[in-house]
Amino acid sequence: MATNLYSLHLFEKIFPKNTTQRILDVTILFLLSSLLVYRLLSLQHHGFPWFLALLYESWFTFIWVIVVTIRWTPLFYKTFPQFLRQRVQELPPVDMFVTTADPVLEPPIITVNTVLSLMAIDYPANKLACYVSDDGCSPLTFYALVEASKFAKFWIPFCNKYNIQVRVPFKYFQSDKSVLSITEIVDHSWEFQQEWKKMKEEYEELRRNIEDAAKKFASFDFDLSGELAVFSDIERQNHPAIVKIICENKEGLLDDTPHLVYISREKRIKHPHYYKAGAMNALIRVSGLMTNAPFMLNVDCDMFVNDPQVVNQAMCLLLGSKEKDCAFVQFPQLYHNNPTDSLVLLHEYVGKGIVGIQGPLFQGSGCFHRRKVIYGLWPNDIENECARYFNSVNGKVDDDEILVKEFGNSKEFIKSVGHALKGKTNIPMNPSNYLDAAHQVVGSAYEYGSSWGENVGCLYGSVAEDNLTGIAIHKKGWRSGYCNPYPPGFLGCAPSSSIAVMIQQKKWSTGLLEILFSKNNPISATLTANLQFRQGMAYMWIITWGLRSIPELCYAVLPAYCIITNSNFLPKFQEPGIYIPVAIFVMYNMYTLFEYIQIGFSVRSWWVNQSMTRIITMSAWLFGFLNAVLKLLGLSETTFEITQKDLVHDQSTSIDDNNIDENTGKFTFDESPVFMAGTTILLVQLAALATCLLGLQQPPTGRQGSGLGEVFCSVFVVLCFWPFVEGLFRKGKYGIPLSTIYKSAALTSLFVYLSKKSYTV
Ligand SMILES: O=c1ccn([C@@H]2O[C@H](COP(=O)(O)OP(=O)(O)O[C@H]3O[C@H](CO)[C@@H](O)[C@H](O)[C@H]3O)[C@@H](O)[C@H]2O)c(=O)[nH]1
Ligand SMILES: [Mn+2]
Repeated sequence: MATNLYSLHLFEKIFPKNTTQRILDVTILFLLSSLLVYRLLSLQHHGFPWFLALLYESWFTFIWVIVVTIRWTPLFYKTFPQFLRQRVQELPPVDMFVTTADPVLEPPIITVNTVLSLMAIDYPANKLACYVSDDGCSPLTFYALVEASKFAKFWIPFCNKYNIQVRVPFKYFQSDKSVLSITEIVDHSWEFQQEWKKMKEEYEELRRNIEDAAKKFASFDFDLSGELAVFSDIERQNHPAIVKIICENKEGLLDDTPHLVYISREKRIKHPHYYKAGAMNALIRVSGLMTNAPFMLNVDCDMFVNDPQVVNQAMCLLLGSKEKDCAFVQFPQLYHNNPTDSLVLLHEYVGKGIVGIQGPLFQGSGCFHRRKVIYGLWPNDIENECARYFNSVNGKVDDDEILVKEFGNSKEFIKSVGHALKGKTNIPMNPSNYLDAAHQVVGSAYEYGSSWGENVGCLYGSVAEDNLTGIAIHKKGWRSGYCNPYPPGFLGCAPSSSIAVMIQQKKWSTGLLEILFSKNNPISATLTANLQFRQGMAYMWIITWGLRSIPELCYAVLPAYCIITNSNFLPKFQEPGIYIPVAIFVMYNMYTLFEYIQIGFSVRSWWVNQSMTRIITMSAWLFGFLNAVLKLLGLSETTFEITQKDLVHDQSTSIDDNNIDENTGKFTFDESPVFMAGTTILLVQLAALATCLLGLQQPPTGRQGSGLGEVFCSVFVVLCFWPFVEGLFRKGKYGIPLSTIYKSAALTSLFVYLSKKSYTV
């Protein structure tokens, strides 16, 4: 019988055939190498630009080698959640975390929707607990959650009764027609329609209440009495801990609402709080005390559950494979407001390949972790039953001191750690019994002298704490699993304005570079620990984003430099050498275009993403790089800038014209220096092209002058920066601010002056 059950596989690994892709990848690599050889051989007949081009192209070739390596063996998983209940007698508990940090940038109605979608997951309610960390320490967020918990009492039974597929209310009620159409009308008759209407009214009321409260809050008219009294006189960055249990499933009923706990960890100005990583660690400890589930799911406040089967899906991998092979299960970051976001394509481009090496990277949201792994265990700790912590004779914790040193000084928490390490699950527990201990473990000084942020929990030292934590896990030799079901398990909110995109990309590139300069960098993790070589390459590919801005920027201004100085970096059209760069250009673009079309995207989205990638690399990543350098020199601290989350697709905002055109990708600008980079690159090209058109170029100094190749490249850069061309002529938020244009014009003049000077010397 047992073997029979075991033969029901919970997942299947599928290695797609990728021969064509390999051939194309290698062909491009061959062309790139040929170009380098050609340049080297003809170096002495050419000038300085030729040498510069050789340098940059060597870098691009290096990056391409990495790309080819990590794309070599793609993999995806197919899961069979329908077998789960037969294979596993008792489903394991899961603690679910939501982080929020600012009620203005992250409106509470968004967090509320995410929390409701989690609480309504199709999984035994007594096995789920939802913990919300509020770094904003906002009474508004707390109030919204309390209101949401009242709504949840109706919402969850409604979802269960009618087996609702989309359990995030805002999306479910977005359009009357789509919901009341086809199957549900037929299936659920009059009774369903009545209940549906009632639920919709309830949700509307919830939304109105939260909106009214937000208005009162903004005008300092919010009543802080009763439960909310703890929030009076609170300073956001300097306040005691607040932990409140909003819902408690005291009897451990299968169909009650799961526990819902609100946490605002203590903040003191003199103590660093480590942004999201710090919040995650507070959540890990409080949940350890209260429910101590062996698995933890974490999502950002804007990332809701889109398929109520997500936990079952993840369990297929977590329970169906050896522990060592699945430290965590990552779901892709997909967006409900921008399905063709470049991040989505990142998975197609290199993500599938990484899944086939040591497993996907931890992406911060939509990820199921094993508690033991997050507590810093190595795969061989599992094999020897955590011998380093436990006495081999009686199996008890050998000496509390070891644990206290690592996990901090809380008796109750240490006890829970002991249980977690041994794989014991003691539920049901009543969270309310642990309120005092919970306040203690979220104290701002709790982590002092312990290993939190170093070896335990989410790691500190980078604003891309997700990648940092992920690499520390892979470095120990763990593998990770990827779950990419249809419909998508989670959907988040892509930043809808280009300003928000720039801030986010800048933050990422800084955070990723911080990893390169940390002790967890992929090079040492490969050489001295168990990070696989190709996985190390994958991490290198991603964490060097910031560095890539420099060669790319230089390469983009090279054609302009050549035109201005009447020199060349490309072979002339009559030379056979020209075929190599032309072939690379044509092949690369056709290839990426083909990849887009293959996954169902349009030619337009291909071009928009190509051009956005160029813009982001040369502006946001450049500033991310500069930030990281300043931090390295000790001149500034990096901060986690929170991405603005928009309500555009919530019915609470009317979708007016402005919102629509923002979402179709119209570029917005502000005075940030990030936009100065793009504007300058554009103006430099325009200056060069004007020089050429007006015949103002210098006569070529002995060697060949610039030609069609340089002009073509310069025009191509202008096309990539087309949103900036439009920005030059637009007004308001769609136009580049005049001050930015002036500064960029000054920089451009300087560039032209220095270029001319350099070439005459
Ligand atoms: O001091 C802070 C700052 C942020 N957050 C939360 O962290 C999450 C992510 O912040 P967001 O501004 O949305 O970051 P993004 O750049 O959009 O997020 C991606 O990149 C981050 C790393 O840079 C990861 O932490 C995220 O999980 C990942 O989705 C949000 O829920 C925030 O509320 C906190 O809890 N405390
Ligand atoms: Mn986000």
